[in-house]
This record gives sequence, structure tokens and C-alpha cells, in this order.
Amino acid sequence: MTTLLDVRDVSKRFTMGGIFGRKTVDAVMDANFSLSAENPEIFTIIGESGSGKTTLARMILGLEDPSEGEILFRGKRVSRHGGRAEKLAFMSQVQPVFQNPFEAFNPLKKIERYLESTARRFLQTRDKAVIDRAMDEALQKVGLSLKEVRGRFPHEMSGGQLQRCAIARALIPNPPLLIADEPVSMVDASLRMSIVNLLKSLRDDLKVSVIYITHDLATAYYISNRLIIMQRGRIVEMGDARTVLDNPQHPYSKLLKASVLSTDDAGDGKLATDPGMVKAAGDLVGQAGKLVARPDGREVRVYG
Ligand SMILES: Nc1ncnc2c1ncn2[C@@H]1O[C@H](COP(=O)(O)OP(=O)(O)OP(=O)(O)O)[C@@H](O)[C@H]1O
Repeated sequence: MTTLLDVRDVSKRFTMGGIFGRKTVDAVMDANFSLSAENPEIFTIIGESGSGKTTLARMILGLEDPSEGEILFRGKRVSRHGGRAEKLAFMSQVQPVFQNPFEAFNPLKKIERYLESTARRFLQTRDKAVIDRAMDEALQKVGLSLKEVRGRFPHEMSGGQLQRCAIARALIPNPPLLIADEPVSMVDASLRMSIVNLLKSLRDDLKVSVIYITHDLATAYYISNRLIIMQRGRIVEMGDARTVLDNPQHPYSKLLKASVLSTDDAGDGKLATDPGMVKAAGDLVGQAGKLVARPDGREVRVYG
């Protein structure tokens, strides 16, 4: 297997405050997983608020350096430092899609301006015909066209359409990997599934791998190949998405699943939790993980 992304023993500790009020947060602890270059997949990172999902994504994007461990993309170490050309080459391979498309676009700028500057930057050309073609191709991949988008400002589009434009922008350099951090949580409920299906078709039709970060177990179940469940910085369970979600092994994963089924808040993407159960699950985290063989022959790794 050729490895696309290799996350090896990665931890991130933030230190805040001065010498007297110093505080540290272990945002990510000992994360390990890898994605294959040959088999594009949707790899989901799930966990409630503050569990370290975004920090892990920022390290994969080279926006933060790990405190320990290393992240390799196609065998090369990902780092916040490095020259402009090196960064551009990396960014053409790994592109982010953020949560709020309305924040990703300046309300005073036409959408095509963003697409244009991305195309100019990655294709290293000023040729208008080449740039227009690249923009149109990327927009077609998300079910839009340059004709539909041209001349429009962000507020003239729905959240779903704007998120498609953000995904189109990310696709301009033809990256093999997208990191989508809660890409549907700010999109109208009625349009969410169309974005989720779009991620699925990027994987199936364009062979793009997607790291999908979410609170939402339902969409995770629907599109993911594999997933990891994070709690307070640690991966507590990892495996085939349906195997894990059909029959979670770790107490925290069980709790997440139970919370979705039992609270009204789940629709907002926030999971209500019982503090007693969270503590019980938390106490188990930090013990060595073990592979659990399931009767159907599949395996999940369970920590605790
Ligand atoms: N730059 C930073 N400085 C200090 N602490 C940070 C920083 N970034 C994140 N943290 C802390 O690290 C922990 C993990 O945060 P992170 O944003 O990665 O979680 P998350 O799972 O993405 O949460 P959410 O779903 O709310 O976005 C939290 O306790 C957060 O407060």
C-alpha cells in the first residue's frame, strides 16, 4: 500500500498564560492512523466539542506543528515552516473546506474573484481562458457552472450553493485529499444531504479522499468508510464506520450513540451528555488499546 497520509504518534499541547498562571491543554494525544493513496475513502473524525478534531485537522493542513510525533504526506513531513514554493505544492495536494461558507467568502467580493485568484495561484497562469476553464471545471464537479456563478455575491446564494462554491475552490488544484471541518453544520438542514452526497461522489467519481470532521453520527454513518472517535484529545475507537457505529465498544462511543438517540439537541450537532457517564468513560481513556475481533470477521480498535 502506498501511503497518502501518515499520522504517527501525534500529540499537541497548548500552553497558555504567563509563568504564574501557566495552563496547558492536551488537545491531541497519541493520534495514529494512515490513509492509503490507492483507495480513496471518507475518513471521519467524530467527537464532541473540544475533543481535538480541529486541532488534528490543522496539523494535517500544516497550520500547526505537532508537539510530538509527525505527520507525513506522501512520505514528506508536513510542517508549518518551509518555503513558499514548498507550501504551495503541499496546498495543491491537501485542501481545506471550512464550516461556514459565509465566513469563507468576503461579502463584498464576487465569488468568482476567489475562484480566479485560487486558479491563478495554483495554475501559475494569467491566461484568462485557462483560468475560466479551470473555474468552470471545478464548479461542474460540484453541480454548478461558471455561467451560474459569474457576477454573484455570496449573499445571492444559499448556504448550500455557497458551500459548493467553497468545495469547487478547493478542487481547483485537483487535490487528492480534502479536509472538511464540519462542512454541513452551517448549511440549512434541507440542503445538508446534498453536500454530504457531493463528498461521497468526490470520493467515488473523482477518487478524492476526504477527512470529514463532524459531530453528526448520522451523516458519518452514511458516508464514512472508516472513522475515529475522539474524546478529550484521545482516539478512543477506530475502525470501519458501520462496524463501530452499529456496535460501539468503548463506553464513550456508546455514550455518543446513546446521546444522539436520546436528545433533542442532536439536531444542532451538539451532543448533550450525562456528566456521570462522561466521567466513567473518561476514566477508561488512556489505557492501552486492543484490537477486538468481531464475529463478522471485522475488527475495531478499542482503547480502555
Ligand atoms: N490555539 C489554541 N490555544 C489554546 N488552546 C487551544 C487552541 N486550539 C484549541 N485549543 C484547545 O484544545 C482543545 C481541543 O480543541 P479543538 O478545537 O481541536 O476541538 P474540537 O473537537 O474541534 O471542538 P469543536 O467541535 O468545538 O470545534 C480544546 O480544549 C481547546 O480549547
